Amino acid sequence: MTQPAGLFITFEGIDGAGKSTQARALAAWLERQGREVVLTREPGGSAGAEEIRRLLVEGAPDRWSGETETLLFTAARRDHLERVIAPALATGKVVISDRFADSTRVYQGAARGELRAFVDALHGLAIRREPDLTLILDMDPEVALARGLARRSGEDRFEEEGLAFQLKLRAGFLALAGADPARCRVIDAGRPTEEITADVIAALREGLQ
Ligand SMILES: Nc1ncnc2c1ncn2[C@@H]1O[C@H](COP(=O)(O)OP(=O)(O)OP(=O)(O)O)[C@@H](O)[C@H]1O
Ligand SMILES: Cc1cn([C@H]2C[C@H](O)[C@@H](COP(=O)(O)O)O2)c(=O)[nH]c1=O
Repeated sequence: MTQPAGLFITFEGIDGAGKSTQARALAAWLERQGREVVLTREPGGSAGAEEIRRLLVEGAPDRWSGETETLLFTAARRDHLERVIAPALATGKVVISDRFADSTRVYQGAARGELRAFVDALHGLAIRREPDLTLILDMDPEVALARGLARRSGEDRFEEEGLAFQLKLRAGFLALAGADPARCRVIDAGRPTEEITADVIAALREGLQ
């Protein structure tokens, strides 16, 4: 049997938009279609990147400068790409990642300071890979924050930053989608889970045609 082509799909959006929920739902649907799926996340997704994740998400919001934070996210991504994403794609699997480089573009590049040129330069040196399809889950940050507050562990230094920060992030993700419409689809995430999943599957079908 011929091996299917690998497919790299990412979910992006503000904190609490439902990325993990939709990534799991899409993985289950793809498996029912007979595809082998690797469901992964950033920061993290490989053993080394999970170690770097702990450095990133724990501690005070000002623990790292924007530049250091960008270097750490990029180092984690390089390990994730080398050890998990690229090998899976090379063997015909579908890789679904809960966040990837767009999160760095938006969180470090726009919302935490004007570091976009630094972020892009590092991406060009160390990553040089874009997803085949990016699903941007878009919703009102107040609703997303309320979802997050209901389940928060208190360990995530990014979620400490409140509504104004989430509004900047939302605008950043929408701007990215506008700049790369061939890769990115914006999906209204302020609806029941099943409706969002139906749109995610439709976006994938449309993106593959
Ligand atoms: N469509 C939905 N309607 C209501 N609640 C939802 C919906 N989707 C997800 N949730 C709930 O909202 C919370 C956040 O969802 P989830 O973890 O999938 O979001 P996330 O975008 O991955 O979050 P984070 O960025 O913080 O990791 C969870 O408690 C989840 O059960
Ligand atoms: C990949 C990536 C992530 N972040 C931020 C976004 C989140 O607030 C935290 C942890 O991610 P999770 O979705 O809650 O698991 O990290 C970031 O600032 N830059 C990035 O590149």
